[in-house]
Amino acid sequence: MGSSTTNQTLTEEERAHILPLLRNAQWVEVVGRDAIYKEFIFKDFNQAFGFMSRVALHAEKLNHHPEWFNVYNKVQITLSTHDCGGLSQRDISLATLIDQASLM
Ligand SMILES: C[C@H](O)[C@H](O)[C@H]1CNC2=NC(N)=NC(=O)C2=N1
Repeated sequence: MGSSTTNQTLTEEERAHILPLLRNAQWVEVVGRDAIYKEFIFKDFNQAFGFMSRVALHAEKLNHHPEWFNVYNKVQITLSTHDCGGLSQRDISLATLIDQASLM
């Protein structure tokens, strides 16, 4: 999929389809901003940082980067597409990879 389609904010139709799936996976919509958020808790810092390393590799490959905050075993992630000022297909793709990376 080219950047002309992936850099557009999601349509209402796309949102109606994808947001329930994301909510099932514990992603929540950020209040007052077109973005999604999820908190990950690991056993310790080593597990958290391993997860962040896997996500970082995906982010570089996709050229799409998370806003995130880590303290010890907790990683809080917000996804939004800065280029279009809201949620795009890129955020959905990264969210899916992030969830996979959290299970490894
Ligand atoms: C120049 C570079 O391609 C852009 O700034 C990319 C990098 N990573 C990005 N990450 C996110 N989350 N949104 C963007 O719009 C974005 N744009």
